Amino acid sequence: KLYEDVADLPRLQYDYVVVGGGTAGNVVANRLTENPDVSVLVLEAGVSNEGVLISEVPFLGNDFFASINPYSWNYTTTPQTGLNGRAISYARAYLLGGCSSHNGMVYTRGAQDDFDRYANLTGDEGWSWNQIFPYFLKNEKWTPPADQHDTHGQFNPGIHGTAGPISVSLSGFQWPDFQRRIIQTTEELPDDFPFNLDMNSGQPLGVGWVQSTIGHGERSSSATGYLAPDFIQRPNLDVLLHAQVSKLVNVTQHQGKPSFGGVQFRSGASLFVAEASKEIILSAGSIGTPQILLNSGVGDHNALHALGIPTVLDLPSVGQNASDHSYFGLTWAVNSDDTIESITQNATRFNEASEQWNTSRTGPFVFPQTGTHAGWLRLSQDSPAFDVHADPSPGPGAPHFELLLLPSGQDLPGNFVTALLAMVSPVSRGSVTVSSDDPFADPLIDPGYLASEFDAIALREGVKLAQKFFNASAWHGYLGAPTINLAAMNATEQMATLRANVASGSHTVGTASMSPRDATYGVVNPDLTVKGIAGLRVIDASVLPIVPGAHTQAATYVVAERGADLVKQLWT
Ligand SMILES: Cc1cc2nc3c(=O)[nH]c(=O)nc-3n(C[C@H](O)[C@H](O)[C@H](O)COP(=O)(O)OP(=O)(O)OC[C@H]3O[C@@H](n4cnc5c(N)ncnc54)[C@H](O)[C@@H]3O)c2cc1C
Repeated sequence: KLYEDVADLPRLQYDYVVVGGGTAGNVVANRLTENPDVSVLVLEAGVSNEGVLISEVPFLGNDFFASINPYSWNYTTTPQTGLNGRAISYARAYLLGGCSSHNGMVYTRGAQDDFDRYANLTGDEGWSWNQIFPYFLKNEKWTPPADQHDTHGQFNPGIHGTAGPISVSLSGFQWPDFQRRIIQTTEELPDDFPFNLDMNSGQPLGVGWVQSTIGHGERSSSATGYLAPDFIQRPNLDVLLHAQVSKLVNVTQHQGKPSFGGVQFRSGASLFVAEASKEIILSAGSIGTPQILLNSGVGDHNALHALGIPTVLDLPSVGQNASDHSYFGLTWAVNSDDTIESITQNATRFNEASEQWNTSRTGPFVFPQTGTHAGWLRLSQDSPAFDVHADPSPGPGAPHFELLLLPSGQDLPGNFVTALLAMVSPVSRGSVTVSSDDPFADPLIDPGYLASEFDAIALREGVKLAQKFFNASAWHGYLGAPTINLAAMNATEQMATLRANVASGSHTVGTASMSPRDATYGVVNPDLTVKGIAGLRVIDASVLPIVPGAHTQAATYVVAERGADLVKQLWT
């Protein structure tokens, strides 16, 4: 059952307490409560996702990032050395479903090479592509698009799940002129931009149709999927909202290891403690999870000591090793009104679209304003980026770049198209740390954007690829002037422009990274138990050692699905 007020909660003792009702946390809660003899409490700091229109309507998803809003933690990064000292906005969801309730809905699994590298880095074949693949299917319910268009040749039905909780579909609204030119470009420049029927096969390289976590015209999130009415009504599952966890408390020794007996959380103005008889599971995400560990005295002893936080376990890797994607948008004016602006800048069409969505869940409002197609591309082998660093990608089948193709200029007056270029195999690493012993103070978030020279040079190389794409004759007569004329700049000016404009990819992972069981670094073992602590696991995006070359929700879902199985294996 879903609770808004701690006073209504029937008890404070459960078998499992899951911290964070986000993308991963709700998967874990759902899977563990499949056994009616097991009780689970989920503590979520944020608000309900119910009735939040900008979460439900794919087209309105961008409103989450427009300004400070009640559904976000509204973080800002530390000043980024790679971005000329800029501190930039850093979105994290503050509502049930976590980032799956407010993200861009792009559904990408990553490359086979990404997961095979996770298996190598952890020493656990269970994280390899072949062994993880069934979890992608378990998570997914392939769904026809809202406009019921013929999807033949736009995806490979053989690699998708049909019975999972999360709906995935191709776009239910079309931008025919723009889309036709993209496909034409893949035919015109097949060496650089080959058409890829399905980027979710484990072999993502090329350009293909974007798949999104949308079903029947609405966002599909871990809240709508894994906490759907059938599940949230289970008598053994309680979810408490407005419950911000401060730290883990009541330390005892268990078989020579420290163990936390309780989870302290704030509800209203008061503090409470929930107890877990079997395990506490941290699913607070790549920012929340290391913050809670550090608040609880699990982290680098010297740093904790300096802040007056008593050390429970000296685990220096907590909060370190953050990796993320950095994004840069290249935008061109276009000689067409078949772009998103035809709706966002026309009140009549906007209201019609809203009405259409309200009555039939069809029309422009089912389109997530992220992209119609994505390209997953590699640096050329003689790229100057390799002069400063060896190739950081996990293998030849994995990308260095993403090129997300969008028929919009994002808020500029007029009609535009944008190539959102992301550097998806970064060398840079950052951190999430705490600055005081106040567990409710905002953490220090340093994703390290473009901190490595390799990432900056590679991103500049990626700009050339984006320009090459739009130089194809398919775009002649359509494309106008770029809003930033990078082609007219020298290399130094281009680099300065990138550093002045790069935005967060919001795909941070690695802050509670997995490592082999006997490693002296890392935060969790390959079974996601916290090293050196009894009865504590982390199950969320923070355990991935390196950011995959993909948007990260699908990877988070499979971490959670396998994580839940690992918990079940121990306790049954
Ligand atoms: C703006 C944005 C856009 C994105 N777009 C895409 C996309 O298009 N496609 C894609 O695949 N991925 C996307 N991602 C990334 C993806 O959504 C995340 O990687 C993934 O959802 C992370 O899941 P998680 O379970 O680790 O964390 P989250 O989903 O963030 O869940 C953590 C939960 O814990 C709660 N929490 C945190 N601290 C506490 C505390 N102290 N006490 C109680 N509760 C707490 C949070 O409120 C949250 O609900 C995007 C992310 C963002 C931020």
